[in-house]
Amino acid sequence: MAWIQIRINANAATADAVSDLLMEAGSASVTFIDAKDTPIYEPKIGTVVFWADTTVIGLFEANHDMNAVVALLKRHDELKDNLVYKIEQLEDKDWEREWMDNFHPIQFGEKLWICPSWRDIPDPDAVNVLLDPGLAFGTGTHATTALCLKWLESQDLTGKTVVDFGCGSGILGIAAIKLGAERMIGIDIDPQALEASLDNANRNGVADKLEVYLPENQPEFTADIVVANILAQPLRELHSVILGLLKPGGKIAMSGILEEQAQSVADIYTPFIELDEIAIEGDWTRVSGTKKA
Ligand SMILES: C[S@@+](CC[C@H](N)C(=O)[O-])C[C@H]1O[C@@H](n2cnc3c(N)ncnc32)[C@H](O)[C@@H]1O
Repeated sequence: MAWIQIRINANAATADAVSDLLMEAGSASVTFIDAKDTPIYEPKIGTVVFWADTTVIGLFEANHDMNAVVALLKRHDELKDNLVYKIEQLEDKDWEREWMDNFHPIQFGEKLWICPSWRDIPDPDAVNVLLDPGLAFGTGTHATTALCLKWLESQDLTGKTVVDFGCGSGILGIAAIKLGAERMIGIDIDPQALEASLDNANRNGVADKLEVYLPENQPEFTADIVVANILAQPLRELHSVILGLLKPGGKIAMSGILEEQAQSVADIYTPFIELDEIAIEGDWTRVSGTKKA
């Protein structure tokens, strides 16, 4: 498949906003590089990109409307008058090589590591998830995934059934299994996400504990834990579907919610969920809690 990428000059003030806008525009992946070409971004969670000149690269399928991407970026106050960018056609393998160079192991909480499947594992005694996201979302570098991983790492998952709603690469559900869950059910509207989740489950030797479904094919069941890293709007619109997957007393964590949207999501779930404090990382939040009996 052919790809097109946009490289954008950014800085500490704009890099995260550019990344979020590229995701919103439908980018298959977003990468940060130091514009001076020195090694590359894989920030520790909770740290801020501080290079004075960072290049943010968004990758899109070759037929993507890049004028629409540029228009979306220019709606941002700090970019509208000084957006510097370059659009390039890429061969599949060029992008893969660049992206693989940029993805390094990242630690979440005390014991969980997400490790690119082509790199050495830093701590063999840790809970290691080997990951190749393929074309699906979910490497752990995005704050929304990080918020969910940290939440999972803090739960007792032993023997639990976990739903990963919007599973992408399968990163959350596979981490849950590695952290002790008995069964993971991944649901996604994107067939490539289901494929990536199965590949990653195989990579981690947990394929026998994982099932994946398109929403229209999912069987009836209820789970002990639901993680849903989609966006605020589907979280609000699908609240009865999502709550229907969770047992009374079960726990839920939702992300993909910008800070200004968190209250509107909490308001919809609060009749059914005893809510925890909302967690914040950068512009993003996690809304979590326990289902009322
Ligand atoms: C932000 S990614 C999250 C991927 C991964 N769970 C993570 O945390 O990194 C959101 C995923 O939700 C899927 N998605 C979006 N809307 C959905 C819906 N209504 N039902 C199921 N999946 C959905 C997308 O295809 C995408 O794979």
